[in-house]
Amino acid sequence: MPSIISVRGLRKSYASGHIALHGIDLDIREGEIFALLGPNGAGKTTLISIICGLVTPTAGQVMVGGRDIIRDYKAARRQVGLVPQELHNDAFDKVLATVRFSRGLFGKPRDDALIEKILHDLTLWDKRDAKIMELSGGMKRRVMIAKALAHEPRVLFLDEPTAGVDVELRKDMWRLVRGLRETGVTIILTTHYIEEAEEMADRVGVINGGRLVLVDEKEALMHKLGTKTLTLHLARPMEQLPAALADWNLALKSGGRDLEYLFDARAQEGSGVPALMRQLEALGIGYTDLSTRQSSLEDIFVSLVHSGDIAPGEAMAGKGGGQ
Ligand SMILES: Nc1ncnc2c1ncn2[C@@H]1O[C@H](COP(=O)(O)OP(=O)(O)OP(=O)(O)O)[C@@H](O)[C@H]1O
Repeated sequence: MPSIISVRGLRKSYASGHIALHGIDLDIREGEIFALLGPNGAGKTTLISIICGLVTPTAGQVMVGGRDIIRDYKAARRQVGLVPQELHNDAFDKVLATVRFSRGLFGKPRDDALIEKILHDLTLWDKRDAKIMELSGGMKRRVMIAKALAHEPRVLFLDEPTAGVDVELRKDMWRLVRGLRETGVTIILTTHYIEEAEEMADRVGVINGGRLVLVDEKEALMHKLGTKTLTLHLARPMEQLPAALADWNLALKSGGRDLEYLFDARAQEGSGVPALMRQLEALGIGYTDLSTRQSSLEDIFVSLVHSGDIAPGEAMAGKGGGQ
């Protein structure tokens, strides 16, 4: 698949001296949904702002649809739509007028049929004469998307599209974004919600401290999610693992009170759990409780963010949790 965006050696240091991006290389494929994950301050907004021509890079090159964002700014910018986190200025504007105006900003000729279609697609047509300030939060987000689509961009950036929205609206937004992809638009979204990346993305990139620490197919990551952890709360804490258990993928945790077994839940030969239980019984190792946990993209993410660039395979052993 050809790249619609190509980023090479991209660096950004702000006037404060802070280096927000340390040499990013990234290709976005035409027609994909790419999720950019990262904690606060990782550099997500800086990266998308540079690609959208809002922030000047310190070094490196960005091409959008074959156009250089510096040398060929207008042509590159026209291909991009940006859905920011919040609408700032148009509280008193009416929906139809503000969306139509957004198209005009890019020098595109008026096209009422297109704007009507966009408003219908986003179930905003009935609200076309409402003032933005009168709309619910979900409707406002739809207006932002409509505005970003009004000039028919090939790439749509969604900055935290579902931050602070309820679960139902989030699902609704996901449906909407998938629908957009079906029309051929390439979509790049930044998100704090791992669930969102799992649900939506074709590929996932993780950025931390201004560096891309992982770019992978979501499916490949999901395959790695086959890993599970079985935790046995031991009846008697252990100081070290008996030699007889050396061949098992085991680790003592919580000061020797918990025994963790990491296994591939999809392995052809089975999980090994029954055999492990038999062996523990034979060794007289008792437990008072047990639980299993499916590793997730969140585990990979949290491990990467906390410990730098490590192989996803190792990251699977990480503990889940929020950011
Ligand atoms: N105009 C600026 N001047 C100086 N430093 C800045 C500026 N904008 C951003 N930064 C710094 O650059 C780093 C990256 O910020 P950026 O906004 O790109 O992160 P982010 O991943 O989008 O974070 P968030 O998830 O909180 O939006 C942060 O340390 C931030 O403080």
